[in-house]
Amino acid sequence: MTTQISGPRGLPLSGNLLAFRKDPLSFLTRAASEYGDVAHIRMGPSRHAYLISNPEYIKEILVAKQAHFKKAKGLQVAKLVVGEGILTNEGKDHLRQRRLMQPAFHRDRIAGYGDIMVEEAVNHIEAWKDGELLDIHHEMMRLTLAIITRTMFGANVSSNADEIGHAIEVGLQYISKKATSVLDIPLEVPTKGNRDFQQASELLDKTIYAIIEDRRNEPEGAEHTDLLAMLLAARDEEDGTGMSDKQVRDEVMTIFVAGHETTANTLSWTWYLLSQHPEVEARFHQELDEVLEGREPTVDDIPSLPYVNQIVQESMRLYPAAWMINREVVENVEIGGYHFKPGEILMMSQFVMHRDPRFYDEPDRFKPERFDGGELLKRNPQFAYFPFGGGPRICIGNNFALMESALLLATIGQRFRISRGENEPAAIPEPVVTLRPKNGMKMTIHKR
Ligand code: HEM
Repeated sequence: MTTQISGPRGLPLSGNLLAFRKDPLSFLTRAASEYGDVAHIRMGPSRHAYLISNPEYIKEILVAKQAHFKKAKGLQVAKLVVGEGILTNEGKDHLRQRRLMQPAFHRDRIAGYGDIMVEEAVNHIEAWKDGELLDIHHEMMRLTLAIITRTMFGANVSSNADEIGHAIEVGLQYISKKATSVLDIPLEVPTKGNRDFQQASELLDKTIYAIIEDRRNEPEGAEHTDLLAMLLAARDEEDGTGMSDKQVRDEVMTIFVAGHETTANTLSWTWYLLSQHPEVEARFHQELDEVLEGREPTVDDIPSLPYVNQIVQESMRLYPAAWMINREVVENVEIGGYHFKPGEILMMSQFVMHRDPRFYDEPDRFKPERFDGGELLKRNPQFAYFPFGGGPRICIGNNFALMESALLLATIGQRFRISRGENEPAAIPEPVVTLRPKNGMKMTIHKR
């Protein structure tokens, strides 16, 4: 039924696969602008995908008709690290785990982590020297990893935080290599990459299970306010049961994987955009100076920093860390008058949608003011802007990420200006699992 949908011409066997792999962002942007709301993309001899670029259709897929879909295969490789955590599991299992975890991410609960975020940022930038050239992306990755480690385990792990950090990095790199590699070498083959990965996994499991066991053996009344404590205390409203050790382990890993690189990317792109737009940067500094008057920010300051919040929104519009969401059809479904069959993939790209001229004037320009007062978001259809996805699988850490981004920008921006050398080439977005800056982000820091 779907054969009438047209799309970019491809090669006889591989279809559009090579063109997509070579430069996914340009390929998708062109496909949407040339073929409209639904473009047919062939990913090999018999794999049919459709790029959906209409916010109403996206809403149907992610919300109203979500039960007709499952997450597409690309994510399966993440299971090697996160097991059956909420990012990867489906159906009833997903619903139950999501219900158990939701309260831990409630805005009021996570507000308590604000102080940790600011403290970690202050510690981190203490080592920065005026005039130093740094890979800001690497710095943001280290900082967000330190924050998620402390909010997850509290004081438990400060001694082996670096070890855990390294093991997680190895795991994440392995996933992104495997996700983009043409050759799928099974984990059993003892290549160096496989061995490193297995070693890192064993270390992580050993550490995490030991922490879980310590916690379970603690006497009643021991006070912990970290995420792990919330996962261990979570009880299903319906049957009163909690999570097994394996489930807690999988959710801990899920939160590490989903919750650190995404925020680091958002911050890296934000520093880059600020460095390219001195008028925005000046207004950013002015707001920080007027509102904070030199003291450290707290969660309560965030509503008084509207421009910082607009900067984060605009940065996630132009460089959405989650640049594409895919769903595989599991049951025949109709979307916007088009019919899709089981096995077909529907692709929804935040990168494409967020730069659609139907919804954004001067779509490629960095203009945080466009989010001023929330008018734009009210005027546009809901899914013209969806950095955190939507429906039952919307990012569980969205408030965490927004709070962390605002607090880190405020803490760092108050003390440093971050510039990019005039001779540095423009930063290139590299869409791997997340949208990261290709070759990092070399920038110079200046004391303010
Ligand atoms: C700017 C930062 C972030 C962005 C752009 C982002 C984006 C997203 C998106 C688009 C999804 C939905 C994927 C889909 O439907 O296929 C998602 C899911 C998820 N995110 Fe985030 N995320 C961010 C930060 C975080 C943080 C800080 C955490 C945890 C502390 C987190 C945890 C999760 C989890 C667990 C899921 C799976 C939810 C489910 O399927 O029920 N994310 N994220």
